[in-house]
Parts: sequence; structure tokens; C-alpha cells
Amino acid sequence: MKTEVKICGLKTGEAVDRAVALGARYTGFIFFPKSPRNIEPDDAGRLAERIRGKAKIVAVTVDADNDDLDEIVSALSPDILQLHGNESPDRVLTIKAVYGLPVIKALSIREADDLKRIDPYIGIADRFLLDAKPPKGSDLPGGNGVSFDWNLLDTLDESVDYMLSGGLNADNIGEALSVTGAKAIDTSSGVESAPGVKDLKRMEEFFDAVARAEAAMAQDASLAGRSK
Ligand SMILES: O=C(O)c1ccccc1N[C@@H]1O[C@H](COP(=O)(O)O)[C@@H](O)[C@H]1O
Repeated sequence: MKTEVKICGLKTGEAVDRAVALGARYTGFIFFPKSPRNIEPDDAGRLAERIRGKAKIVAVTVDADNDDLDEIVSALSPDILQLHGNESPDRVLTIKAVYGLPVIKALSIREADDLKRIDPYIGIADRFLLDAKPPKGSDLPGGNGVSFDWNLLDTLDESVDYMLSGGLNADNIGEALSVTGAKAIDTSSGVESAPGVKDLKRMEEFFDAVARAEAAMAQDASLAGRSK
């Protein structure tokens, strides 16, 4: 099966167009002023019009208040809201009810116990985004380019629908997919030349690496099938 790819932190028409041309199923726009990927809602709305219907448009917010959410949803008309802060299950329910949009709830993972934080959101969040915990001193809850120990996901219930995130790039995505078998992946700083600056070549290398990993996994599965 083809891995679903989300390219996050898009800020230019060139990067949005290229991400979708390369096969991104999800495009992410960051609404968090401290981030080098922060974008104004109206600018994001204009960029999203270039690819609406070709890839899902995801608004990434961090503990946003109602006024900010109203402005973002009205300017961008996102397909999905990604909640990347400390939004409680009740807050997620309220946001879903108010905007009628599916929600990806981001959770940060460092150790096995962190996976227990998924449970209260089951049946509430439509999907999870499992990211690494921010390094000490970082102002950003995501977009830090750091990975968590993918082996922790060995114990994750198969019914949990998640996107793998955190420090993914062309060099490590093959191993990440082989260890986790993730069906959906998300990257931001791993396809940049500087914080907030998407690099078209790095994006292309990322998609190439995903395709190589998929081919290798399909070959392994076929060999395993033949040896039965
Ligand atoms: O990217 C950001 O600046 C950001 C800011 C605030 C919340 C979330 C953010 N990014 C999310 O984090 C993942 C992982 O980033 P990376 O690949 O490790 O750089 C990113 O894809 C966004 O979903």
C-alpha cells in the first residue's frame, strides 16, 4: 500500500505545488507565531487554493483559542485540523463540534508510557500524529527535527490510526517505515535547507526514499510469502 505523506510547514506556492506534484496527500500550514514556519491565515488560504481537491489541507494549531480558530478556518477552509498543543479530549470534542472537521491530535512520545496518553482520545480524535518530545529549551512543540525511538510503537494497538512524525528525512525514512510499518508519515524540517525554508531537492529525495522503502518492503513480503 502506498504510504500517505504529509509535508508540513509550507509557506510558498513553489513548495506547495512541488509537494503535491511529488505525491503529498496532506499539506500542512503552521499557525504558531513562534515557529519559523508560521503563516498568516490569508496567505495560507491563497496557497491552499492552488492545490485544493488534490491534497488534504491541514491547519496546524497549538492550543489555539476560539478567535484564532475562527480566523484560520474562515481564511483557509482546511480539510483537517491538527491540534499540536495540550488540547484535552473535551477541547477536541468541542472543536470538532464547532467546526465539523476531522481532527489529528498530536502527541509527543519519549517512552512507552507516553503511548498511554492516546487512550483518552480514542473515539474522539480521528487520527493521531506521534511526534518526538521537543528538546530542552525549544520554543516549538513540533518542527524540531528530532525523532523518538520507533521501536516503542511495537506495543501500539493495531487499531490506532496514526501518522509517524518527528525528524523524518530522506536518510532515515526507510528505517522508520521498516521498523514501524507506518501507513502515514509527516515531515517538515527534514525537507528544509534552513528553518522554515522548504528545499525542493530534499522533498524529492524524501519521496524517492519512501518509494525505495516501499519497494523493499513489498519484495520482503513477497519473499516471505514464497517461503511459506
Ligand atoms: O513545524 C513547526 O514549526 C511546528 C510548530 C508548531 C507545532 C507543530 C509544528 N510542526 C509539526 O511537527 C512535525 C514534526 O516536525 P519535524 O519533521 O520534526 O521538523 C511537523 O511535521 C509538523 O506537523
